[in-house]
Amino acid sequence: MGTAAEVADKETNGGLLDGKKVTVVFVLGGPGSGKGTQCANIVKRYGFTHLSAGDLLRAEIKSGSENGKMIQEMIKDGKIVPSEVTIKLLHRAMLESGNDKFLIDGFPRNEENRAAFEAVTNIEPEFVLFFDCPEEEMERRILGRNQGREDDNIETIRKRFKVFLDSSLPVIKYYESIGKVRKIDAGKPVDEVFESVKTIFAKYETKWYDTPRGRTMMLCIGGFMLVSAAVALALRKRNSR
Ligand SMILES: Nc1ncnc2c1ncn2[C@@H]1O[C@H](COP(=O)(O)OP(=O)(O)O)[C@@H](O)[C@H]1O
Ligand SMILES: Nc1ccn([C@H]2C[C@H](O)[C@@H](COP(=O)(O)OP(=O)(O)O)O2)c(=O)n1
Repeated sequence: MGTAAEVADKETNGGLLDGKKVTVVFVLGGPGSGKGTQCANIVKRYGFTHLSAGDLLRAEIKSGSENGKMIQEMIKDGKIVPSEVTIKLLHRAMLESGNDKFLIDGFPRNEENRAAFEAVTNIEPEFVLFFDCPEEEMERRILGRNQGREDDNIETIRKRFKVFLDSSLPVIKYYESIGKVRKIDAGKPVDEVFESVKTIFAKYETKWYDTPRGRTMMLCIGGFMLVSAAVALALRKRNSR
């Protein structure tokens, strides 16, 4: 695994994702709107790789990297970490996954995130999945989340709601203006929210032969057919003698 700095070098030297064509869906919504919960469902059913900007930043804090302290302070205060830090982490995770379909969750969270990602990666999202949820419901969910997060306290939650309204909603509005937003009523129970998600992701349904097990089965069937053909040919030759 390379450090963020090594990835930065690769960016300058080798170009992003080496020109590989990727599908990116941005997953946005207020804190506690259920982004992570639904991303887990999408991963299982549609074979995307889930990259949570928040999770990557928290892992960076844990790794004890030189940026860790700064990231920790910003998250504790409900602020948005500078784009270059988050983009390097996202880019590294994309390279390491080996997949070509990504759910980028909690990013871009402000105009700086959006513009920098586009400028650095040249990647346009297929669409933006927006979880629209009432604030009281999000607050209830976060307070019941119990993940021991330093920012899941009422004071920081209120700051995060303000940052969402002031900085993240304008990004969603921008994508709305270019017809890329798919809005979901996220105030409903998990299963109902996923029903709405499914209607949007229908075209990404993984075919059985596209799964690792499916590919192995196809190889076995192909091998079996080849062997059968060879045996039939050998028998025919012997009988014609
Ligand atoms: N539709 C839902 N109804 C009720 N609780 C939910 C729903 N979706 C998620 N939750 C719960 O709410 C909390 C926040 O959800 P999470 O997926 O972590 O949100 P986000 O990633 O948007 O911050 C979690 O404890 C999760 O189990
Ligand atoms: N693009 C991002 C995403 C998250 N962060 C920071 C700031 C956010 O308040 C925290 C937590 O984000 P995360 O997406 O994990 O969680 P919530 O949606 O707020 O519940 O991480 C960031 O600085 N930049």
